[in-house]
Amino acid sequence: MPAEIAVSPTDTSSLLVIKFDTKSVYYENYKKLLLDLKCEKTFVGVLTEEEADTSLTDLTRTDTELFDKAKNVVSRTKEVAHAFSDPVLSSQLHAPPPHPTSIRNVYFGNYRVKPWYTSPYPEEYSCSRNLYLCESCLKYMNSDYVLQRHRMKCAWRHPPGDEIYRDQSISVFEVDGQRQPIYCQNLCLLAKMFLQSKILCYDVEPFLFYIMTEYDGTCCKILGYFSKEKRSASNYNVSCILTLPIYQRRGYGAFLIEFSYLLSKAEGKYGSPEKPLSDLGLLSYRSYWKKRVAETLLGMSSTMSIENIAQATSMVCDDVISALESLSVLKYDMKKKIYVLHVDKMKLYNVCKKWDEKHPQRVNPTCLRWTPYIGEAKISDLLLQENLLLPLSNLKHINEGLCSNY
Ligand SMILES: CC(=O)SCCNC(=O)CCNC(=O)[C@H](O)C(C)(C)COP(=O)(O)OP(=O)(O)OC[C@H]1O[C@@H](n2cnc3c(N)ncnc32)[C@H](O)[C@@H]1OP(=O)(O)O
Repeated sequence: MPAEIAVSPTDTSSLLVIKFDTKSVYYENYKKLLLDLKCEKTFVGVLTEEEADTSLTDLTRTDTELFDKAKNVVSRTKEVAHAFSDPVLSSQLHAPPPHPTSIRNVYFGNYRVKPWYTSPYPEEYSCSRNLYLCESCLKYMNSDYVLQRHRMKCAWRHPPGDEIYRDQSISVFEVDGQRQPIYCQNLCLLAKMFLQSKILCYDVEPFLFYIMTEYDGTCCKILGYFSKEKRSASNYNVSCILTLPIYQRRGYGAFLIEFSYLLSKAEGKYGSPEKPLSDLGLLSYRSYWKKRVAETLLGMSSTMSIENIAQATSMVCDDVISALESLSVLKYDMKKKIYVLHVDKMKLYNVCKKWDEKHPQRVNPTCLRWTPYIGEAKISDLLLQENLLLPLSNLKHINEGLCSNY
């Protein structure tokens, strides 16, 4: 190849400068050879030189940027796929991605309710202005006509679980998220409309749902519920709690809270609600804790410790302390340098009296028929399957089988 090679004297980096003699015949031949080589790759003899020119398909800067963008998306998808195999992360991902909702009215029984927050209903329902719910099975529909048709054939008269509590017209049903996923998902979707916090609407299997109902002569209509993890690492006795807005401020929230502590007592555990609490949740819990601790202090005669109060109430010590502070009975003794309880019985009595007047619906522990969840099956299921012989007192609640009497 005829070329003039020289070292540029001005160039401080001493680069080699190669100058081609572009007029030389060798250079022309070389150029032709290069073109032929190029043509060889692209249908030599079939395409013209112009047609075979692939310079237009060379990678541009935009192409590189698009490629990098796509690569990032793929790597993120891989992370998500990994998360799905992780039990903790997957529980947060099972729900479909949230999308904007245009639901403005929810028709529930004879009521029309305005949702407070967005709930991840499937897209075809989220885009409707009105959502119609069946009061019994909580199925959602986007037309009144469909609801009427559904009502004609919906045979549900109570939630689909075991009735574990009945006191006059008030009942509580325990529904297993694994056995009744559709009902529980429908319940969570309904609850999400009134709860700002991130609740899982589709991943219901790890939860038990306690549905409070009132019998109105024809069926048990739902008033509220709370959900509880089957196995809570942090010993939470409530995951989510809700009183349907149409029934709020009637004491049902306090009933549900009291009931959750009754279950903790039956389990022999201290319980506390899952944090963070919503504003209304905090108000309700503080009110209940205050009253419950006041009641316990009034009932105790000898000296007592925070631990004693926790045992008597099934509340965790932190919640007991919070209640003692709000009752202003926890004082610091400067001399002895210890905290002491200064109990003004009259004041505590007034707290209890006021609360009882506001909340006539109290939990009656003798009406509970329940065994704690111990695994895939409950104790009662196991006993019935295995036909084990147990003392009569233990089997009593199983045989009484309160459920499905309506
Ligand atoms: C662990 C968690 O899930 S936190 C999330 C809690 N849930 C929610 O925020 C969902 C939306 N809210 C609700 O469903 C309800 O408001 C609940 C469940 C919190 C309370 O249910 P309600 O049936 O209204 O409770 P109830 O009538 O028993 O009242 C209990 C206390 O709550 C407080 N409270 C409830 N609602 C209000 C309100 N709108 N304004 C002020 N205080 C209120 C009061 O302190 C009341 O006690 P009081 O009557 O002695 O003053």
